[in-house]
Amino acid sequence: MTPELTTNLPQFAYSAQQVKDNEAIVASQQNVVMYALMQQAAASVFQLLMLKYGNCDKVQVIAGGGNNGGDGYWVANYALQHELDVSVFSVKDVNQLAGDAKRAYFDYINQGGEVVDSLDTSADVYIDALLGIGFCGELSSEYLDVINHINQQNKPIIAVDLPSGLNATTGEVAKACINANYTVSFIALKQGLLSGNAKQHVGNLYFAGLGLADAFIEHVEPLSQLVNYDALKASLPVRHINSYKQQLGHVLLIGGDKPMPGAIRIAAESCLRAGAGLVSVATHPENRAIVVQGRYELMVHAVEHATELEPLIEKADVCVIGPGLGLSNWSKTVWQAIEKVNKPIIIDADGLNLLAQKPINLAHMIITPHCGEASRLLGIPSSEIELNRFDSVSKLAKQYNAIALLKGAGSLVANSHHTVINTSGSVSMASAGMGDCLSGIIAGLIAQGMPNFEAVQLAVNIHGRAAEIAEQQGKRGMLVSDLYPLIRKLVD
Ligand SMILES: NC(=O)C1=CN([C@@H]2O[C@H](COP(=O)(O)OP(=O)(O)OC[C@H]3O[C@@H](n4cnc5c(N)ncnc54)[C@H](O)[C@@H]3O)[C@@H](O)[C@H]2O)[C@@H](O)CC1
Ligand SMILES: [K+]
Repeated sequence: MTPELTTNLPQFAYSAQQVKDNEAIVASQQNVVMYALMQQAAASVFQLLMLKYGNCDKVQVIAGGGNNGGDGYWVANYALQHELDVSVFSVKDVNQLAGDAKRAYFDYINQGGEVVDSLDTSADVYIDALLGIGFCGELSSEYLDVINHINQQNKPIIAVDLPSGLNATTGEVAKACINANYTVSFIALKQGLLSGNAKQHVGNLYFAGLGLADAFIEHVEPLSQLVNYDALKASLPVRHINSYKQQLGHVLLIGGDKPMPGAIRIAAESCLRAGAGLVSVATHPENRAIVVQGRYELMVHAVEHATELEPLIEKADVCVIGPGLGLSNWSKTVWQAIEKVNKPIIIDADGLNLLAQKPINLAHMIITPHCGEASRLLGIPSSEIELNRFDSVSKLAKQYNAIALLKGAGSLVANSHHTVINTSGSVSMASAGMGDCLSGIIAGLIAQGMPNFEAVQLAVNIHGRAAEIAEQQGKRGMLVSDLYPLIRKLVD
């Protein structure tokens, strides 16, 4: 039987422990034997091998000592059956194998399979079956050397279940981690594959449910949920042909200290492009003319004191504070104005740095940090944020009583109950101004009537999708302003 293999990922994600604790239970409920599951897992990897590298001459499987290695022996077994030139480099002595892995080893040997004790540098493709969900703690030096050696070959690699060296729950990347071109993950999606540095190692992610995926989702409460643009776009407010601007929300964006007019302009323009009816900007007096230039739809106010902001906040439905705000005396004066805001407010960029210095508690706060800003908000080094982005985003949401968006590859959005993983957009967002763009889109969607949590999710997806379309059109390195027509096209 050919197992189903798809890039359409399930909607829910789990920890390694949840998979370990429940896969045998779910399998037995469905009358499936674990060894048969191992064979099916391997069959799905072999299927992908043939699909992507069907013309390869030589394959080597690198097998560890657990059941991930067992999967590897079965990939090699199928390769043998298809008369490929295949060997297994076993990192562990056969005496150290146990259970299904040992059985898979003997089934491979009995088929005439070859096991060697070094990496075959002449192989065309490697199958990484070193470590799966059983990997925990610090990577041992033995595995570290092997992983580095494999990566150095610069050959295609297919990872079995996950790239070895990656923690399937937290997304922490060990000192060495396989750089896979493809990963085939089994039964239930592990959340650690989906965000942050992990994205660099996983390559193209395939999923093989092995006939158990639906039962698993039914049986086990997920840790996080995946959302993509297609799933969210239906919740976009409909723009009626007879609507007028007052019905589509009024956004006030505050920021743009003397040297930084660009950021607030980018945020405001994105907000217009995302469909807000009216967009006001409150900025440093010296920047008023620059911000409005060429974008005459913006209503731009020069402000010097917090009191001047009060009537502007009063008139707005949604506020954004932070893009280009700076940390000067002007910035701090303006910042004071938001202390009593009782409407949705998106705090970004330097607003987050001021928030980290003196936390405030607002009723409808949305914070949008990247890793560095998150580290200041939580008072821990940024390297620690990346060790577990899932924990980090949920801590941010709880500690600040806010909706938190942790930006970066596979952005995460959390409120006090849920964590959502963004799966749209597979291109790097690391260009100046991209973050400012995002805060404007969030505000624009909320202004039109979307609930805050959904608006943040959709904004991240629109942003990712627009960047992806730009990339497809060969516009990498394009000015952020070139993204706006794409955003508008997506929103319409
Ligand atoms: N029969 C089953 O239970 C099935 C298991 N499956 C596969 O089995 C995998 C899980 O198998 P296991 O639970 O045996 O675990 P793994 O094979 O993922 O890992 C266990 C091995 O890793 C080593 N290890 C753990 N931490 C380490 C560290 N820090 N440094 C060096 N070595 C370390 C252990 O000594 C052990 O040899 C899944 O990822 C999947 O690939 C699939 O075949 C589906 C069916
Ligand atoms: K692996």
